[in-house]
Amino acid sequence: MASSPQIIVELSDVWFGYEPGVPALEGVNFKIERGRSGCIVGPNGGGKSTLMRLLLGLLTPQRGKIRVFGTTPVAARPHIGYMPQYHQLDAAFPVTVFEVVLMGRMRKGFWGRYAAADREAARRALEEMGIPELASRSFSELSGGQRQRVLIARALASEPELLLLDEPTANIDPGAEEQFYATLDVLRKRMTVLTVSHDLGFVNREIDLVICVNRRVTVHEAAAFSAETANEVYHHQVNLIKHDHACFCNCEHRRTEPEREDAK
Ligand SMILES: Nc1ncnc2c1ncn2[C@@H]1O[C@H](COP(=O)(O)OP(=O)(O)OP(=O)(O)O)[C@@H](O)[C@H]1O
Repeated sequence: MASSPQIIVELSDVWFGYEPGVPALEGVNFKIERGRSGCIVGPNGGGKSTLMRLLLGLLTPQRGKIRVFGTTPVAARPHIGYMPQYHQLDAAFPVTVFEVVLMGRMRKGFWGRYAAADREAARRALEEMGIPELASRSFSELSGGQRQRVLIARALASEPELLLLDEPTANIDPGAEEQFYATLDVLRKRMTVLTVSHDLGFVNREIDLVICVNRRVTVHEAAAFSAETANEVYHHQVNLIKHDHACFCNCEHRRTEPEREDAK
């Protein structure tokens, strides 16, 4: 599959707009090497979800080139796990947790039955997320935090090398959020994880890169990302606050409690 396996994602002069003459993303250039993970941040309407859709091959750039594992996003899709935004899912859909996770094994042109290997991968993913006991429960009965874990399990069932999470901490309580951070620390050791987050507190020292999206894209080493850089991206003052992770910037918030977490 991969002609250049050390580069997981590479975008060269990528332009995309939903309407002619109105770019949602313009002149995007960056690459992510194997072993590195990043957080995608930026204001509302900045183009974060659009960037995710381009990486998944759901949208095609009007100009420029995207390579994922050295091939096209569509060809790379079997190696990409994706968790969409919470509100894009119909929680009332009458399926069990196990069925939801099995959907992660669906392949293009797949109409038959799942193989034993598919069921095994789904079981492993549920175990990894610490929720094997939920397998036969109805998805609609679960709490927000449980649903979030099920949806990450679904993304993991495809045994991805690249995991894309679109606002995974939206709509979950602080306890579930902390569990999520711990899970993410484990996953990042074996795959590239790109996470869209509105919460600049999400950017912690475990994350390698901060990918700032506001029509244009700039990529920063997380360790060097500062409040000034964030202000430039958001075009207004934002506070860089941690939860109980250390603050990534060299400011007085380092290892202190948050006063305000809103980065919008
Ligand atoms: N399907 C669509 N049709 C037309 N315009 C769209 C569509 N989806 C997004 N846009 C526009 O493209 C721009 C980027 O939107 P996008 O959803 O990628 O931003 P975002 O950073 O993910 O925003 P948010 O943080 O609010 O989720 C916005 O101006 C948005 O209005």
